[in-house]
Amino acid sequence: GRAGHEAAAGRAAGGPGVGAAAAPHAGRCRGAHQRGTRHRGRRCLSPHRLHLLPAALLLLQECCLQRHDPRAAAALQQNLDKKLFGQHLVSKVVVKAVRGFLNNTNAKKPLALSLHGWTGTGKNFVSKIVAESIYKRGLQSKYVHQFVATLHFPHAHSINLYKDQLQSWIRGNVSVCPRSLFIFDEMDKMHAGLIDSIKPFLDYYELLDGVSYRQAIFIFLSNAGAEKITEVALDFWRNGRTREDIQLTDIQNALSVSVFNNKNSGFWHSTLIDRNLIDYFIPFLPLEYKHVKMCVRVEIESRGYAVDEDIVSRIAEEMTYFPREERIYSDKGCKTVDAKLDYYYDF
Ligand SMILES: Nc1ncnc2c1ncn2[C@@H]1O[C@H](COP(=O)(O)OP(=O)(O)OP(=O)(O)O)[C@@H](O)[C@H]1O
Repeated sequence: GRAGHEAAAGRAAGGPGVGAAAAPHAGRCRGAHQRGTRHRGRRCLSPHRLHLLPAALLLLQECCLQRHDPRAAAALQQNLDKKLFGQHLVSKVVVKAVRGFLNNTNAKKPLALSLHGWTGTGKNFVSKIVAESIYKRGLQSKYVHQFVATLHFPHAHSINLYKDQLQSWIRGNVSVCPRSLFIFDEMDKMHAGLIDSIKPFLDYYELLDGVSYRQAIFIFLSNAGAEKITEVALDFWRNGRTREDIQLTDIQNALSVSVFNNKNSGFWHSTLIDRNLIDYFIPFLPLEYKHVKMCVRVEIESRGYAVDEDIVSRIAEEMTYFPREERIYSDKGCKTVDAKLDYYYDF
């Protein structure tokens, strides 16, 4: 799920840098008639400067979300129902968590979601859909910040620098827009010290140095616990039970213990879990042959071609599946489907 990395790299140019944090994005209103104060629940800053901007430019300005628009939660549900395949647990929990949080005017802590699962099962995809439900521009929004451990924090010897930069980036952006969204990809490759440095922001403080983080949303993505999730799914399959019978409780306890005990995942060192700072563990099930076919169809349609079921089956069959005997789950989920399609169509 490396989609959007370039955007992330561009936005956090030079890392979530000191300079950038010193001048975080200012939210401004759309349209001069809004007088630069509030509009549709969005906070708009620097009203005295509005007259300096041409009207056309003002129309393009994005505002920080202030009050929740109930249509956003409905859109989130619809998008997940329509676009996300084979993840009944994810849709249910994500919608509940995000809707509940956005509606809560008295949240005691920021929302922290931890998305776990096999590669290519939709973790980045879901983060993108959540971002789009809050901000129209989704991952491109100036209030949405995406970090990829190996891209933004690659050197262990620079951890202290990264810590300072990350903290001032979060502080700077939340002071400008309390409803900021931070997405951390590859959490299992993130240095424990860096995870610890985010900890204060996730806690129950009313204010930290005059800033409240209680409206912010943090989404953490990792492959940690994927084996455990697969074990549960496989157990159901071997017992002839349907995938949709899997309940959150079947996975959740095993998952939090396995993530916590896994020495290779950054979480192990950290006190995020220990201190109950993660609100929801969200398991992504491994995708089956039929889900891969659904992804292929979407990809063909998105390129403007009519769906040819022959090609759909051929591409799905080209993917590799595990366990070796039963060959049920796609090794790469729906990843690489688009690259395989290039072979069949002359673009
Ligand atoms: N469950 C799914 N339903 C629909 N499409 C999916 C699903 N899972 C993956 N895809 C498609 O495959 C692409 C790659 O998936 P994504 O990047 O979300 O995987 P990931 O779980 O983040 O993987 P990784 O752990 O490797 O980062 C998505 O952009 C989407 O097009």
